Amino acid sequence: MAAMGEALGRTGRQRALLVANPAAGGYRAGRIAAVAQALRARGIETETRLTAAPGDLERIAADPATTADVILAAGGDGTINEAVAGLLARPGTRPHLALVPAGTANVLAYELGLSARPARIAAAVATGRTAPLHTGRANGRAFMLMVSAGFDADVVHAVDPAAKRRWKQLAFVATAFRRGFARRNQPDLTVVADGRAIRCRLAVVAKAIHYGGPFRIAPGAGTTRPGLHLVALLKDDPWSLIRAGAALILGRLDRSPIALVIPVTECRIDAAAPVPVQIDGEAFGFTPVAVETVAEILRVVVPEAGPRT
Ligand SMILES: Nc1ncnc2c1ncn2[C@@H]1O[C@H](COP(=O)(O)OP(=O)(O)OP(=O)(O)O)[C@@H](O)[C@H]1O
Repeated sequence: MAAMGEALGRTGRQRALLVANPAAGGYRAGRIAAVAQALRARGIETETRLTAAPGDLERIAADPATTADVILAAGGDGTINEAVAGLLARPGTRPHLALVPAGTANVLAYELGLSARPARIAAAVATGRTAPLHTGRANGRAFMLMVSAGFDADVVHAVDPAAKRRWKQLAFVATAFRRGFARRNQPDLTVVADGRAIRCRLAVVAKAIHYGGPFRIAPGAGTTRPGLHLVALLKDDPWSLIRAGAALILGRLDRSPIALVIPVTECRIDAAAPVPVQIDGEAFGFTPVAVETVAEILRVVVPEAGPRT
């Protein structure tokens, strides 16, 4: 952990740039205003911006002209992913990242033990306590939670955006049932993980411990630790998916006979025909996908209690 002033070598007032995605599931203008007000009440110079389209936050975070000490990304994991990708692409000193959870799932915020309350967010930024944020890259694209190919990515590709906004995680559950019981002609996946070949039906390369919410998919992983974990599901017929879902909810997927969970440093996922891929909960084209760890480490604002493990 490091203090913000110390990391950036500043002595004056902290400057924060709060960027909100108005299209994120939990966006409320009043809450963004409350966060800005709470930051200012702590003596932090605060500028607020709204994104106008996908890619805006990534450009803002990557721009060396963005001179704030901390960028607060307000949205869900897709929004945070943009901030992460932008910060990693940025040359020179990087602002710290802080999160204002305002999405559908907010898995990174959950994993870091972050509050959604404006006063708590401002207190954490003011205290300047940070943790290292380790990330991965898939076909050149940064991710901080996971990349996956197979059934779950198929669901992410198929979910209706309007239903997602209205029904939140229930939209994924309904789409999962629809897709799970439909006849999907997905070919097997071939994963080559650190030179070891594995044949499976669904492959998640996890950076985070948690997946889709508070569910522990890879207990040995962690966004504040280096390394990746491969979670390979060997079967994806409806009954196996129900068993895997139950094991995930109970936090026992790593002990399930239909799953293999191993630490990896790099892997490649391929199939005889293109299979849907997702990154951090957003559709990301199709296989093949090459996944690696990222050497650069970002710093993310965390509360006194520290990240969940
Ligand atoms: N102004 C905007 N209009 C439309 N889409 C945007 C805008 N700004 C960002 N986006 C895109 O919105 C998508 C969804 O955002 P995000 O994932 O943060 O919200 P969510 O889907 O509600 O949350 P979660 O990822 O937690 O499920 C992201 O891919 C992001 O690039």
